[in-house]
Amino acid sequence: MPNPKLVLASASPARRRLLQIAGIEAVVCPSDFDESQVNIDNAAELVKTLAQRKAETVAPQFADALLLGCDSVLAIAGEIHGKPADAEEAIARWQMMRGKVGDLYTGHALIDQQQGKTLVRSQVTRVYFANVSDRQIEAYVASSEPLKCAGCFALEGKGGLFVEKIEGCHSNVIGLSMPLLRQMLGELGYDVTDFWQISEIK
Ligand SMILES: Nc1nc2c(ncn2[C@H]2C[C@H](O)[C@@H](COP(=O)(O)OP(=O)(O)OP(=O)(O)O)O2)c(=O)[nH]1
Repeated sequence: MPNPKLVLASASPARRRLLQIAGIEAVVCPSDFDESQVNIDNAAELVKTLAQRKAETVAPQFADALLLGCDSVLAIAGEIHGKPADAEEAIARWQMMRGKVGDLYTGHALIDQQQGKTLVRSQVTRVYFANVSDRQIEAYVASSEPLKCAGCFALEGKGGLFVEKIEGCHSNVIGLSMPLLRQMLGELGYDVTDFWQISEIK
């Protein structure tokens, strides 16, 4: 049985890029799942549920495919945050986050429609934020980068200047834990190298 087609049920350019640079061929089909339908106050359970719902929403369009859904949030100071609504919220978020430690959770759902199996896992990475100045916060938010990110920063972008260190998986912060994806594919009986684009192998 040939490997199933991998479908990324996400609009996230960061997730798409992570798969692309790892040479993993995927069809991209964002879900239109309304995340506000889900109200769970545990970060790990929230991201697992949302990741699964996103993958399930797209699955009917791709018979026999392998659907990958993801969701990321930042848990900090007792609250769970997704993407900031606007620049004002992003500024307030950074004024709260600076100098603190937060946990970036990403949920991963893999639905294997050939085998009729679903795996859902979450991964957490601890993030230590720098004690940035108001001027740095305003300049960073004005760049618009943080507005596209749960956690209000892009680790591999300008936001990396304002993260002192992380403890745990780097790609998990960006939105898709690549080692966890390898493990989950393995649990389903696949080798991640089998998903390398043919052009990568030559
Ligand atoms: N480039 C980058 N993006 C990040 C980072 N941290 C979080 N993000 C992005 C990845 C996701 O696009 C977004 C998390 O929001 P969601 O999990 O709801 O995904 P999003 O709404 O973007 O797309 P989706 O719901 O999957 O269609 O934040 C980072 O360090 N770097």
